Amino acid sequence: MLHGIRGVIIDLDGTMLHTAQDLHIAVNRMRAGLGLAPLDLDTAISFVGKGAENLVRKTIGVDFSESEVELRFKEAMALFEQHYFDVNGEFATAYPGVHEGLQEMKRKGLRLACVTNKPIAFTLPLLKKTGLHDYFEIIYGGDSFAKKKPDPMQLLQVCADFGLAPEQIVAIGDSINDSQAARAAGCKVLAVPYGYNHGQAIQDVDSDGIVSSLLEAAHLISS
Ligand SMILES: O=C(O)COP(=O)(O)O
Ligand SMILES: [Mg+2]
Repeated sequence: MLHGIRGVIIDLDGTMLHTAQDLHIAVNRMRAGLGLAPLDLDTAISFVGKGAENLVRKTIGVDFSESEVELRFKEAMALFEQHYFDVNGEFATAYPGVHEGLQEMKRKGLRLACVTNKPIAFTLPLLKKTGLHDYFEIIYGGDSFAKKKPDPMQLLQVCADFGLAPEQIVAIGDSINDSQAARAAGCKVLAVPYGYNHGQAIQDVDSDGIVSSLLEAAHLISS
């Protein structure tokens, strides 16, 4: 059990929503626009988690040298944004136990925030389309502040918004970025094993526990 918890910060990609297919499609349409061959799903997904700019750089870095990546970055980013706007949410699905877990957290009186590295312009329509938006008092994207996870800036802002101490908040995520941000902020951290941790095992990530679903997390948290 995690005691003394009043708020929960939940990651989006790989934790609440399986967004791999939409991202994969957008990445490959962008690559086609640059004359590059498609990437397989696992390769594309191993680049997810550190925001859209990192995804685009890594995705074209498969073929281009570092200096070519910088030269083509603007064009690639514009293509990715165009294609991800088209496909965002089309195949995204909530993982098992997400709605049930969020409802249980609400029933327990926990304050809920969503903190993602996905740009906010993609995050808000995606949360609305999948029926998750209204669970959250606060939603911050990867471009809401100067820094994103693994920096603690977004999490510390949520602590301040809620008027809670970091140790009264648990962050739940699928990747090392969530864990490092939570530790740097002084929050507790729970990890889910089913998401996109850059192809690495979640057991290698520092956490206060691994939960199979948000519902299991909700049962572990008490005020
Ligand atoms: O867009 C990304 O990099 C993924 O974002 P998230 O896992 O922080 O939700
Ligand atoms: Mg994630």
